[in-house]
Amino acid sequence: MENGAAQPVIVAIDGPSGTGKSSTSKAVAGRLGLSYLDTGAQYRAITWWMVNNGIDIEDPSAIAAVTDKPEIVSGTDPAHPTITVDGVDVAGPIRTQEVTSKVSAVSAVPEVRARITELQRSLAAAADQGIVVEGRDIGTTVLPDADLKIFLTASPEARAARRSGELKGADVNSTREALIKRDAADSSRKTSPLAKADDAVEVDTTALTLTQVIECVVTLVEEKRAAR
Ligand SMILES: Nc1ncnc2c1ncn2[C@@H]1O[C@H](COP(=O)(O)OP(=O)(O)O)[C@@H](O)[C@H]1O
Ligand SMILES: Nc1ccn([C@H]2C[C@H](O)[C@@H](COP(=O)(O)OP(=O)(O)O)O2)c(=O)n1
Repeated sequence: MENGAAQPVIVAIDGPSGTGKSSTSKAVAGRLGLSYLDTGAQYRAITWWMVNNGIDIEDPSAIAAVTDKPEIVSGTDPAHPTITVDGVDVAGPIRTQEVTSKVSAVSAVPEVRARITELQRSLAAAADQGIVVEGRDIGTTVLPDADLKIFLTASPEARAARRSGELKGADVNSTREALIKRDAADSSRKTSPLAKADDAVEVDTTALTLTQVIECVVTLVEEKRAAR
């Protein structure tokens, strides 16, 4: 339906680390001419700022007190996603082991979630054609009225193998343990934990290629658009 196709479409993709959220979301957004937002990068960016400014990560009230200080800007072109903090490109520094090990603690602080959630909603509202937003709580909390919600899963072994491939030969067992620990922290926090929304479509990517996952999600978006 032509009118339906012209309306912005909002797609929420959630799931634990290494399930393919970023690669899938970027490709789907690129294929369909939508914007793309990596919400994990935003939580990593605020964590990077906290670490850089000597904030005690173990102290939620210290984190809450400075939550509004950094200016975090996300570029939403899927061909060239960007993330800056106070004008500094932090795309590289937010992927360090140090930030990865601290991001769950920072992102569990309610004031941090409130601030980042507001940023995410305003970026989604500004996307003329629509947007693919990936994270942990997009379908449940950030965009509960999304047109399509996907929850990606994969076995811890598959996820660890994918991540260690990226980290240039990092030990698979320690990568697997670190992933499981982060999943547990993200799933057990009080404020908007990692969870599948009741109306999300669950896709187990363990035995699928990335191309198959992308095809599956593109088909689901097209079906939603056609049904409007
Ligand atoms: N279905 C898949 N099969 C094999 N490798 C995959 C698949 N999906 C993603 N990958 C690879 O796994 C790694 C992690 O994917 P990524 O999209 O960053 O996951 P997430 O955003 O969920 O953490 C990347 O190197 C990506 O190319
Ligand atoms: N919507 C989101 C997205 C990420 N987070 C937190 C929890 C995650 O462990 C970190 C990092 O997310 P990110 O998607 O970059 O992690 P991976 O690339 O999957 O390893 O941020 C969150 O709390 N809520």
